[in-house]
Amino acid sequence: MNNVGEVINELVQWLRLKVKEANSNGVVFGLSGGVDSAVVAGLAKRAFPNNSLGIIMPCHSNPIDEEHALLVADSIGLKTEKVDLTSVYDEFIAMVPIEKTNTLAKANIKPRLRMTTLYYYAASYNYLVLGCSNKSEFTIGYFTKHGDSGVDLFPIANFVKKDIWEMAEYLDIPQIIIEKPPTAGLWDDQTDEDEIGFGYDILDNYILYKTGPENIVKKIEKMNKTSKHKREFPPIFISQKE
Ligand SMILES: Nc1ncnc2c1ncn2[C@@H]1O[C@H](COP(=O)(O)OP(=O)(O)OC[C@H]2O[C@@H]([n+]3cccc(C(=O)O)c3)[C@H](O)[C@@H]2O)[C@@H](O)[C@H]1O
Ligand SMILES: Nc1ncnc2c1ncn2[C@@H]1O[C@H](COP(=O)(O)OP(=O)(O)OP(=O)(O)O)[C@@H](O)[C@H]1O
Ligand SMILES: [Mg+2]
Repeated sequence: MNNVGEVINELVQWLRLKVKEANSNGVVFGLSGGVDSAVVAGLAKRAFPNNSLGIIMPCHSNPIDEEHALLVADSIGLKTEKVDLTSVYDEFIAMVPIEKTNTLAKANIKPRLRMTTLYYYAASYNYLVLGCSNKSEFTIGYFTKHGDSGVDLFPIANFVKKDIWEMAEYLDIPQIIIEKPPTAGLWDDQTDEDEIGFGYDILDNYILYKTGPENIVKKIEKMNKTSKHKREFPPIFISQKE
């Protein structure tokens, strides 16, 4: 990316503008210990030094995630709160007696509980909810509808993963966060690249230059098409009879 510093200044100004337009006081977001939310945290803290809040929300999560989230917060002086959603998730599953369910249906409850939590903070403090999705995930629909995508602003959704890593370096995010494999953390040992079936290098190259191995390009284009509904407002029925 050219001029990473200038882009970051532009992003900070944009966040301030959007928050002002909404008559809001600041921003809140999920702090996972991953690089996407670390970059959003760095931007938020620059934009609103006293009104940015990262929420750490374990839900049957690997304890290292929380350690990494706190490492990010300490490195930039970010205020955090911890809301452990594990027991809420367990109770919810116990209360909803669907026998014939599947792993993904259950896993997607986690980002949706996080979304609910973030909106509780947002409404209580008059903050806006920031999303941490990037363009690579967005393009192929690698996010939970109304979960991690259920937000007010998407500051980094027009930047591919490669750009996010570059922004993280510029923002002095701890190296361990930049170097670890991206994961949604929805089940043990999940990694983005294993689940997606190809690497961010290939995905980013396709998005930026429209090139790549033919079979993977086909797969990306199919994923993009079938996830279109996740990037749009739901269709509204309009009667032709009126
Ligand atoms: N054509 C259509 N028009 C309108 N709605 C449509 C639809 N097709 C499905 N749907 C609806 O969409 C639902 C499926 O979408 P969704 O619920 O999102 O579920 P789905 O796309 O199946 O799963 C989410 C994916 O995102 C990944 N993820 C999630 C969260 C965070 C991260 C991360 O990187 O951190 C990654 C996760 O590992 C998984 O691969 C269906 O149950 C249905 O309700
Ligand atoms: N345990 C968690 N606590 C708080 N927020 C979380 C947690 N897990 C996920 N999130 C939120 O969901 C978002 C999507 O997760 P995702 O894994 O795509 O991003 P990341 O963890 O920041 O970076 P990476 O993709 O490199 O792991 C996170 O950026 C964060 O805002
Ligand atoms: Mg992650």
